[in-house]
Amino acid sequence: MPVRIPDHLPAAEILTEENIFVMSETRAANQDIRPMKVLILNLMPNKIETETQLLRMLSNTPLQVNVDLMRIHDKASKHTPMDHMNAFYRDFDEISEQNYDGLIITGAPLGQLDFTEVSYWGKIQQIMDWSQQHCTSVLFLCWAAHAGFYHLYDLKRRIMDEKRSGVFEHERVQQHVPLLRGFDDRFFAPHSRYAEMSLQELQDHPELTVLASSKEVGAYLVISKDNRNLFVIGHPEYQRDTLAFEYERDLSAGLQPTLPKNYFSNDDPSQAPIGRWHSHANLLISNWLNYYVYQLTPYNLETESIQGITPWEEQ
Ligand SMILES: CC(C)(COP(=O)(O)OP(=O)(O)OC[C@H]1O[C@@H](n2cnc3c(N)ncnc32)[C@H](O)[C@@H]1OP(=O)(O)O)[C@@H](O)C(=O)NCCC(=O)NCCSC(=O)CCC(=O)O
Ligand SMILES: N[C@@H](CCO)C(=O)O
Repeated sequence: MPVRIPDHLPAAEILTEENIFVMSETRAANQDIRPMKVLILNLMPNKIETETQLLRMLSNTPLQVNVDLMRIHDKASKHTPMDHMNAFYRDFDEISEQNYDGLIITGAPLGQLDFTEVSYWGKIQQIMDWSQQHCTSVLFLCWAAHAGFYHLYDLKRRIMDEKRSGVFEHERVQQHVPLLRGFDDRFFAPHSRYAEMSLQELQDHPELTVLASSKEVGAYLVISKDNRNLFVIGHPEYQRDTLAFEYERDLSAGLQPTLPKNYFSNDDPSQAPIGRWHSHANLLISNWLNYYVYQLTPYNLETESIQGITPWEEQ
């Protein structure tokens, strides 16, 4: 969270130069504080596990976050009991009149399907359009990132023959960006997907900025120039054993999956996986929640315009 210091203390200039977030007495005196409203649209096959993973990271900040869970349809879910869905999830029609400080759209196991083959493709396009008017910041994870790049920025993905599964090294390619505060120059993150984006197309897009990428798996963190949409082309929310679960699942289904890379000790699936992305994942979500949700969202979500948000570069 920001340090509050006297308006003209020399440290203010020094720390600002170092990209440390300081808040002047004036701004601090005028900052109203309230709990954040965050909506999670959960498309993942194991919804309870995904809820737990995301809530674990959202809870790791000093901010109070009120979370609503949303489902894309009210039909039975293959791996989540209906009474759980009915008890804890809302349908889009129930919340579409509300505004949220943040929206997280999860991944989905649909990377081998054309978007038009996804039964809820029309609905999720409607929700992505709605989010641009009703949510201060949207975080798109994995499949949702590919869907967002296509629907909002007309960028197409490529579906690979082999699933990209494993833990890969990334490097930050931008400096002085609030989302990357505290990041190491290089860090690890899990990927589990069939689709990939062209790094060059993302770099060339006038409305997008690539923040971090990997030599092996390409773009990972991409943000819109207006700071409203953050695309995470991976699964930082995964627990240590999630990739192992997916690998065993696909093995049992006779799908001959490739061994997740850089994951099991000595690449031996009988040995424990190495969890080396959790500090990155927690810092990523904490920075998103602080700098792109909490610091930018209007105090009165229902009466103040979300469209009037000033991107970081202009502040
Ligand atoms: C992932 C699994 C194992 C899951 O198989 P299951 O039999 O358990 O379920 P499933 O029938 O595939 O359905 C999983 C979820 O997707 C939904 N689903 C399936 N087909 C759908 C369609 N056409 N439109 C909308 N939703 C669809 C189901 O409703 C369910 O969600 P609900 O529970 O909500 O009803 C399978 O899909 C599979 O093919 N595995 C091997 C290949 C793989 O790893 N696929 C994932 C690649 S990784 C990926 O796709 C990430 C994105 C990307 O690559 O870009
Ligand atoms: N990779 C996940 C789906 C969401 O990315 C899986 O294999 O189930």
